[in-house]
Amino acid sequence: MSLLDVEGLSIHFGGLAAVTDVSFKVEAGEIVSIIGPNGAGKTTLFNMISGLYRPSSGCVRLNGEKVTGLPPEALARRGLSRTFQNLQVFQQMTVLENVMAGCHLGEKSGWLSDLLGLPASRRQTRATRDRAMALLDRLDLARWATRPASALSYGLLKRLEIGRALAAEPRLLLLDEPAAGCNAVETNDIDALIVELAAAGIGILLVEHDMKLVMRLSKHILVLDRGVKIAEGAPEVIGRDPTVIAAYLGRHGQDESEKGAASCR
Ligand SMILES: Nc1ncnc2c1ncn2[C@@H]1O[C@H](COP(=O)(O)OP(=O)(O)OP(=O)(O)O)[C@@H](O)[C@H]1O
Repeated sequence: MSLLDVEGLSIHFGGLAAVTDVSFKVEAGEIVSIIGPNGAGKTTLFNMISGLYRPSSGCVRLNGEKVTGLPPEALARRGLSRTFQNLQVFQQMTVLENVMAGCHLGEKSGWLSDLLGLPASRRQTRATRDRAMALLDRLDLARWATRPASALSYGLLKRLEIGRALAAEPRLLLLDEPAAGCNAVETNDIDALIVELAAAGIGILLVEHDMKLVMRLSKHILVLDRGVKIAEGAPEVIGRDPTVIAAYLGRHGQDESEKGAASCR
């Protein structure tokens, strides 16, 4: 039984087949990447797996349980968290509050019971705060805990978003372009963090345009083009696959990875 088992997932928007019959698996502690040109269907696939879009057909299993179409909160309680391509951090809340919001996603009770201020809830809030602080410490963000998220640099915001997703204590983490817009140092930090999380047993599903990062980190790569899986395999295999080179790592892809490499220097 795999941590994540995606079987024949498809979705169409009107006449557009955005994703067609995509299948793959992610095991605990494994880093699997999805690559493909702009508009290939990567984020749409993420949106179906994480419960934001209901697939037209196909099935998603988490730890053997069929979870297709369950809302994100229900998936969070079952161990699936994600980040977004465009940051979804609450800018006016403090860094600590952002991570605490993530903790609540993984819990059965939430903000409402906190608002009621019941003693059990107050105890839980303290425990949540402690857990969030420990996580900020681990992510090297503790010194920012009481500052509003809006005070953070872009790279730190990307890190905070990963922190918020981790607060729900996921077994599977979906990262949508975690290094986009980051400088070389920030990208290296994200790289090291992803390796550390996988080593701790978390399954990682990654969408990323930075080919160097993808090739370095991934155990397995899935290539999408116009919503269809055109190749999959180990990084060495994908890097040499003529179909992939034609569709993605050809002119357009090379331009992108060179741009990525240049921004890393
Ligand atoms: N809610 C939606 N309604 C209609 N079309 C959509 C919707 N979401 C995605 N699409 C379309 O599905 C296709 C795949 O888009 P998607 O954002 O998944 O691509 P992507 O591979 O993530 O691209 P990028 O690398 O640019 O982020 C695109 O043609 C997009 O316009």
